[in-house]
Parts: sequence; C-alpha cells; structure tokens
Amino acid sequence: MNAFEANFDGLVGPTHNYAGLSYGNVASTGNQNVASNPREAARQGLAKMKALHDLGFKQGVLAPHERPDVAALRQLGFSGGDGEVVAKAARQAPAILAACSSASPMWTANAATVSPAADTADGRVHFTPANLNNKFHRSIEHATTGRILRAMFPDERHFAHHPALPAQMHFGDEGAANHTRFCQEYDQPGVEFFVFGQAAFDTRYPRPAKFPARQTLEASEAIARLHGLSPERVVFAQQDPDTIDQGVFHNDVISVGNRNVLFHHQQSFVDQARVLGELSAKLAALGTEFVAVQVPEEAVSVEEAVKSYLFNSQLLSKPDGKLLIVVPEECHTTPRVWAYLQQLLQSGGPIDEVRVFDLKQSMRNGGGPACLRLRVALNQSELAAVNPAVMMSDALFATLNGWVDKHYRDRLSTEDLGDPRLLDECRTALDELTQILRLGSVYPFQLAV
Ligand SMILES: NCCC[C@H](NC(=O)CCC(=O)O)C(=O)O
Repeated sequence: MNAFEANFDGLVGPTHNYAGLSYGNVASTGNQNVASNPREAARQGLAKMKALHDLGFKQGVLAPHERPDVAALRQLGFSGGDGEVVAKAARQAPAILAACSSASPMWTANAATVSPAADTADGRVHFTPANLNNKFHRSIEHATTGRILRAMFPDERHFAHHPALPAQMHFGDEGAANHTRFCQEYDQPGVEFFVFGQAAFDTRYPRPAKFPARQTLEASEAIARLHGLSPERVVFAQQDPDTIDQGVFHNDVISVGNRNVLFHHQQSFVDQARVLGELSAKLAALGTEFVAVQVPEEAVSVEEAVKSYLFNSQLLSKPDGKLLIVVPEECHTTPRVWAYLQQLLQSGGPIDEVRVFDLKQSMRNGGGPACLRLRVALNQSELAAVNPAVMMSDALFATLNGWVDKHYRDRLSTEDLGDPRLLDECRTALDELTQILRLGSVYPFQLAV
C-alpha cells in the first residue's frame, strides 16, 4: 500500500468536565454539572488509539490545550497573577471560567479541515484550523491547534498551513466534522464533500428553527478555495435543518464516509437524491463507483442515531478492501441500532465487521469515535515527514498512560475548576507532554503570549 488514512486522535486534557456549554448538542446540555473523570476519559481515548494501531492502522496523537485558558480570561478583564485571574473568574463569572476550562480540543474532528495532496493545486497537504466560532469555549482553540499541527506536520514541502477563517458567524467553520473525502486510493484525486448547516449571506436556503447551524456554506467554499480544490471534484450539500433541531449539530452525527462509501441516514441532506447523484457523477468521472449505504428512518430514527452515535463511527479500510466500523458502546446498548448493525454486517455490503469501544466520558459531552479523530490521508513520503514522536506505538502508549496516571485527577466537578492547583497541574503535565511528543513550545505559558 502506498497511501494511508492516518487518524490523529485528541488526547483528552486534564480538565475534562461537563459544563453544558454546547446548546444544540443534547448530550452536553443533558449532562451539565455531572462529575467527570479526566483520567478515565484519557485512558478510554488511548485504548481506542492503541487498538487501532494494533490492527495495523496508522494512528497518531493530537495534544490537548492549556486550560484554564488564562490568556482568554485576561482578554475578558480578569487581572493579576495567573492564580488570581482564575480565582477572580471563579468568583465573579464561573460560567466563563468553565468555558475557558473546557477540554473540548479533544474532539479533533473539529480541529481543522484537511485536504490531501492529490486534491490540491500545489500538491501539498493543506490544513485550515476551524474557527469554531459558534461556541465561545471552542472559539479559543484554533491558535493553539494551528501551532500543534505545524509541530506535527512541519515540512513545508509537503504541508501547507492556513490560519483559521475570520472569526465571525458568516464564516462559522467546524472543520472535518462537516467534511468527507471520497476516493478510490488515498493518494489518487478524490471528491471532497462539504456539508454546511446554513448559508449566511443567501437567505433562500432553509435554516433550523431551534438549534444553531454551526457551519456555513460560505466557510466551506472559502476552505475549498484556500486549499486549491478543483470545482469538478468538490460537492457542497446542506444538512437537513430538521435534524439539526433534533440534535445533529455536526454532519458527522448523521453520516460518515471513507474511500468510495458513504454510510448515512435517510434524513441527512436537503435534496438528498440530488446530492447523492452529484457525488456519484463526480466520482464516476474519476473512474470510481460511489456506494451509498443509506439507513432508513424505520430502521433507525434520527433520535436513535443521536442517542447511539451510530454515524459518529469510524469506517476503516481493511487490507481485503472491506470496511471495519468502529462504534461507541451506546450502539450496543441501543437495541434497534445493534439489530441494524448485525443485519448490516450480514448484508454482503462493504461494511463487514464492527468493533465497540467504551468512550462514555467523551460521549457524555456528545463526542463519539469519529469526533475524537482527525483524518489525514498521506502517501509514503508525507507519512515519513510527520513528526514521528506523535505516532502511536507500544512505547508511546505505555508512556502516555503513565503520564495520565501521574498528572490527571479521577474526579472533577465544575466547582473544582476554580482550584488554582488545577492550572499548575495542567501546565506541569503539558510541559512534560511537549517533550514526549517533541512539539517544542506550543502553549501560551511556554510562549509567554
Ligand atoms: N464533535 C463533537 C464535539 C462535541 C463538543 N462538546 C462540547 O464542547 C461540550 C462541552 C461541555 O459541555 O462541557 C461540541 O459540542 O462542540
């Protein structure tokens, strides 16, 4: 094999907690103020990474961020020494402190949009960190994310890094959660599929009535331009606004694609037949047959999809060409979803194996297997140019588990976020992590920004 899809999973940060920050994400708001277990969360994520590494898939690690984000708190007027800044925010504005303490960078499907070299005008892999500007706690991620991505993909002959789009609702960008790429082989030209929630400038497009549409058409179009994609190999589609109102806050809660296969719900896109037709035609022009595996509403409702995260799964290509589907345990415990999966595996279609992972700590904030990973399709020479210290191995797995056990708490409530020791614990842990992953200085406390 000359090309791979590598998955870079977010390592859960030491402040993982449930603050109910994401209106429109029913798991997040439903679990507000439940106590979290950051150590278990990080271990669950690492176990998934290790399992996929053991199965032969290319697996990397994306580092968490400095939290609480003292620089963001200062920008909002909390002053004094770092400990004082946190203490004042805890007293005067606990909700803002919680937002500045979220471990949300763990969901690396939202870290950036990535276009592989075979699709871009200059033949490099392009990265644009997502501005995530629909939610304050996520809007503070992109600068650090950009620095970490540069430290992981440093060689400018292979990798091009763009800044995030303007931080404004018109260009609301949620990264790879709303982006899928279809192809025959990862190093061959493919079709990039951008799914938006609303158009910001063009009021003719429908909009959800209740929950926010986070991604705009204009943001998706800007990314396609920045990455130098060719219009014949790009498809834009609108997510069905009714599903957003039912809790499908990102496209990766209702569909997932890999190679030439799209696994999706019957109610995923506006004008679904046209969208599937365009994907099929544009892939046919590349000599590739497009396969859509559509799950009917009568088999799995949108509500069951949101509850089980069936579509927030990973589809991974096995050496025999068949697909492994990686699902969260919630799929196993939702009877109709599990029954559907059994039938799917027997159907003779492209997906013939399932693996189940316990990711409850992340799931309670609305993050499943697909949310936790950023996909980067790479050829051999690009893979060789990735910072090797971020790639999963038996040794790195052991080191990171030891690092988690040493630095992470096993219980965190929203009140604990005001504990000044938490900031020190986080910084000590991250300083060590940048050495383990050989990232250099990427955090504000290391850069004095
Ligand atoms: N791709 C999955 C993203 C989940 C993320 N949840 C959160 O940020 C919840 C955090 C909290 O409520 O504490 C979000 O909604 O963007």
